[in-house]
Formats: sequence, C-alpha cells, structure tokens
Amino acid sequence: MIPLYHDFTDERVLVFGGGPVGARKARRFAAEAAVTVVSPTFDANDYGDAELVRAAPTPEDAADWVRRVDPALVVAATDDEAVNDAVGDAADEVGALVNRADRSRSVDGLTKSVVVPATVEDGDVRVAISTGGASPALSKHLRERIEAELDGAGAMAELTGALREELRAGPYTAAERRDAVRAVVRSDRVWKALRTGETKAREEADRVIRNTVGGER
Ligand SMILES: C[C@@]1(CC(=O)O)c2cc3[nH]c(cc4nc(cc5[nH]c(cc(n2)[C@H]1CCC(=O)O)[C@@](C)(CC(=O)O)[C@@H]5CCC(=O)O)C(CC(=O)O)=C4CCC(=O)O)c(CCC(=O)O)c3CC(=O)O
Ligand SMILES: NC(=O)C1=CN([C@@H]2O[C@H](COP(=O)(O)OP(=O)(O)OC[C@H]3O[C@@H](n4cnc5c(N)ncnc54)[C@H](O)[C@@H]3O)[C@@H](O)[C@H]2O)C=CC1
Repeated sequence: MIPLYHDFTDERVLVFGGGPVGARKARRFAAEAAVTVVSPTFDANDYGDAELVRAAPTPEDAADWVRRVDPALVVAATDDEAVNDAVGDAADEVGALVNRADRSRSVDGLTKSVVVPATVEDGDVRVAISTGGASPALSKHLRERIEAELDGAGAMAELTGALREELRAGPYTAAERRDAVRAVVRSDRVWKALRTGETKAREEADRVIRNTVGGER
C-alpha cells in the first residue's frame, strides 16, 4: 500500500450505506467532493452537506447507480455483502476508486481498491495513518496521539512557504536556502511563537535565517 494525497475538488463520490460508517466517510469526502449517499435508512445525523437519496438498491440496481453517476470514488458501507460486492465490481468497471468499509484491506481483484486512513490536519499539513487494515482502532489511537504534536504545523507551513519564496528572490545559493529553511522548521523558538503568539514568529524566523546565512549582502 502506497499513500497518496488525492484532490477531490469538483469530483463526485458515491456512498452506499447510511449507517455510522457511511456517514463518517460522507462527512470526510464532502469537505471537498460532491457526495451522494444512497441508503434505505439514515441512522446517523451528520452527513456533511452530502445529498441523501432514500433507496434500497438490489446489487444490480447499485451497479447501475455507479455506472450512471460515474464517480471518482465509490464507498461500499452497507451491511449487505452482495450489495458491497456489486458496488465494488461496478466501480472497477467504470474506473472509479473503491473503498470497501467491510474489508480489512485493499481487495484482491479490484484494481482501484483504496483504504481510508485516520487523518490529522492542521492547515495544509496532513498526516495519514494506516495499519494496512490490521487494526483501525490503532490508527484512531495513533491519530489522537499525533494531534497535539501537529499543533502549529499549519502556521509553520505557511510561514516557511512564504520564506522559501522570499529566499528564492534573494542572493542565496540553493544550499543556503535549504539550510535556512531547515533551521527555521527546527527552531523551538519559532514553534513556541507560532503556538503561543507571545512573540512574533516571523521575527524569530528572520533571526534564525540571519544566523544561518549571515544576514544581508
Ligand atoms: C480497511 C478499512 C477500510 C476503510 O474503511 O477504509 C477499515 C475496515 C474496518 N474497520 C472496522 C472497524 C473499526 N473501524 C474503526 C475506525 C476507523 N476505521 C478506519 C479505516 C479503515 N477501516 C480502513 C483501514 C485503516 C487502517 O489501515 O488502519 C478509519 C481509520 C478511517 C475512517 O473510517 O474514516 C477510522 C478511524 C478514524 C479516526 O478516528 O481517525 C474502529 C474504531 C472505532 O469505531 O472506535 C473500528 C472498531 C475497532 C476495530 O475493529 O479496530 C472493521 C470491522 C467491522 C466489524 O467488525 O464489523 C473493518 C472491516 C474489517 O476489518 O474486516
Ligand atoms: N471501515 C470502518 O471503519 C468500519 C466498517 N464497518 C463495516 O462497515 C459496515 C457498515 O458499518 P455501520 O455503518 O456501522 O453499519 P450499519 O449496519 O449501522 O449501517 C449499514 C447501512 O447500510 C444501509 N443499507 C442496507 N442495505 C442497503 C442497500 N441495499 N443499499 C444501500 N444501503 C443499504 C442500512 O440501511 C444502513 O444505513 C458494517 O457492516 C461493517 O462491516 C464497521 C465498523 C467500522
């Protein structure tokens, strides 16, 4: 399994099953994609801004839904294995990614099988955790532990993103720019400034850069 980050902006995602698991996946993908959830019942209460369609498709109907909607990703999260099988096969047929919520890993025979990792986000920084399907509870637990570690990372990405641009426009060699950015992301004082706001992070970062590349030329 090789982790990749996929931009779902303007993509369609089709979820089968409106239980807690279907709802969790719908919420996750609705942050970017246009999501439709097909289910005879909607037991959870938060599906993001997904469109909810009340229907109880047979396996054949479910496959027809997939062909008609032609989504980027199909999530099979029903408690009916025959429906999940049909959804997986149809997704593969139309070249869509497919996530089987009722399988412990990517599914043999489905070329586009993917798992959904536990994810921590802070701004543009994202950490994704998978156990290769062995222990989703462990993924969740590690995600909770990593959450605190990532505090301020989004702000650090924004700050060093801007600094990289500025350094590129300056008289520095690639090696100097690399050393400067590395020194900033490793600086405890910059992290503390970003997390507490007590001192100005930008000023701390400029000081670290001056110490690294020797100031103005
Ligand atoms: C393969 C995978 C496919 C997929 O869904 O993509 C899959 C499959 C299955 N999960 C099951 C159970 C649980 N899943 C969770 C939680 C999460 N499951 C997620 C992902 C994945 N789950 C993919 C692999 C990820 C990896 O590689 O680690 C997370 C990370 C992401 C998300 O779903 O959004 C999300 C945590 C999000 C967060 O909190 O950050 C909990 C914990 C809880 O509920 O507290 C339990 C109960 C405890 C336990 O069993 O561990 C079962 C058995 C069902 C049964 O027994 O009936 C199966 C099927 C099977 O194993 O056969
Ligand atoms: N990946 C994960 O994180 C987890 C996966 N699971 C697995 O995922 C499945 C779903 O989990 P839950 O949401 O807890 O189950 P659930 O039983 O609460 O929900 C299943 C949903 O599927 C709907 N459904 C039934 N037949 C359907 C059909 N023909 N078409 C569309 N929808 C249909 C039901 O109305 C219900 O809303 C479970 O059967 C289990 O195998 C369970 C826990 C966690």
